Amino acid sequence: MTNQNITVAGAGVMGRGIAYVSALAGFHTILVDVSKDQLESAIKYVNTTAQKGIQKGKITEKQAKNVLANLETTSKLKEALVTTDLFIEAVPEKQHIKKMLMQDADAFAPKHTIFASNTSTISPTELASFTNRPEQVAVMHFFNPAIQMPLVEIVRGIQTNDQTVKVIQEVAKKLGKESVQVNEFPGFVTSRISALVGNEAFHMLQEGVATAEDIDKAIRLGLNYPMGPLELSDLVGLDARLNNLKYLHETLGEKYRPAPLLEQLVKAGRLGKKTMHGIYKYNE
Ligand SMILES: NC(=O)c1ccc[n+]([C@@H]2O[C@H](COP(=O)([O-])OP(=O)(O)OC[C@H]3O[C@@H](n4cnc5c(N)ncnc54)[C@H](O)[C@@H]3O)[C@@H](O)[C@H]2O)c1
Repeated sequence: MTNQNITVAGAGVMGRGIAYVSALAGFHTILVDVSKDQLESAIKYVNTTAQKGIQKGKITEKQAKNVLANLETTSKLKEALVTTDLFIEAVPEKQHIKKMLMQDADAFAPKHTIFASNTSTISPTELASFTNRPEQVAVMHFFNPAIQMPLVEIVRGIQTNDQTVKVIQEVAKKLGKESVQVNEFPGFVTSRISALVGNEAFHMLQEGVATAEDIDKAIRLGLNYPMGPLELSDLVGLDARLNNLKYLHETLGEKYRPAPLLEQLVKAGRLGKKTMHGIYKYNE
């Protein structure tokens, strides 16, 4: 990458974390979202995260200042893309939203800009087909919380060129992440496993096999997972989890049909930590 400008679209659970690590790594970072409330909430998140980082000795005061200096927010996609070298989209896992965004961004971004999608399931070939630069499009899949999780899963589409993968690998490294390359297949490696385990936990809860607390505790302590599948779903967002399962159900079949309880909780607006109530209730 000749320059050092990154634009992140979507200031939600993932986009704000990706923007934070990008600004921390010294990239001039623009975070763009259609919702001004989400941008405000993302800035609060960045400030709090930087302050906590100082308190815990993870970053210096100077680094915290640099994060804020390197980060801009806007609700105007066109402005956000004028000088960008790498565009990372983290908008909801809905094909029609991603399609419209990719088409608009393709019209606004400079010719050299690489497009990376943080999709958890959708085919990079399909996303690339919404642009006139298919060789410069790939999946760059971060994990939640993006400031903490050490992996980026890179998935190339059928036309993705080597240079695009190289740039994404280099950026991931600068962000302090390890990367793996995965062949194109719905759900890649991580989302497929995570969706199945999470869905099974919703089935168990619905069947009354155990309480949510005991399902999570059993998986944490019995199987040595760092988090139980239900608490992880609250962190991921139940809507995001449902969208992933719906896409996998459509593309890979019956095994991935979302548990009715998951659908019900999403209908009730219990989306997890982001709405302070999912499987569990949260105070802050
Ligand atoms: N939540 C997770 O744990 C997780 C983990 C890895 C990957 N992902 C993937 O990351 C992507 C985003 O997921 P999320 O959980 O952060 O979603 P989210 O719902 O928390 O945030 C999405 C944001 O996108 C914004 N948005 C919607 N349309 C937009 C547009 N056209 N332009 C700009 N902003 C727009 C929304 O206002 C919202 O702030 C999805 O593809 C998801 O599959 C999520």
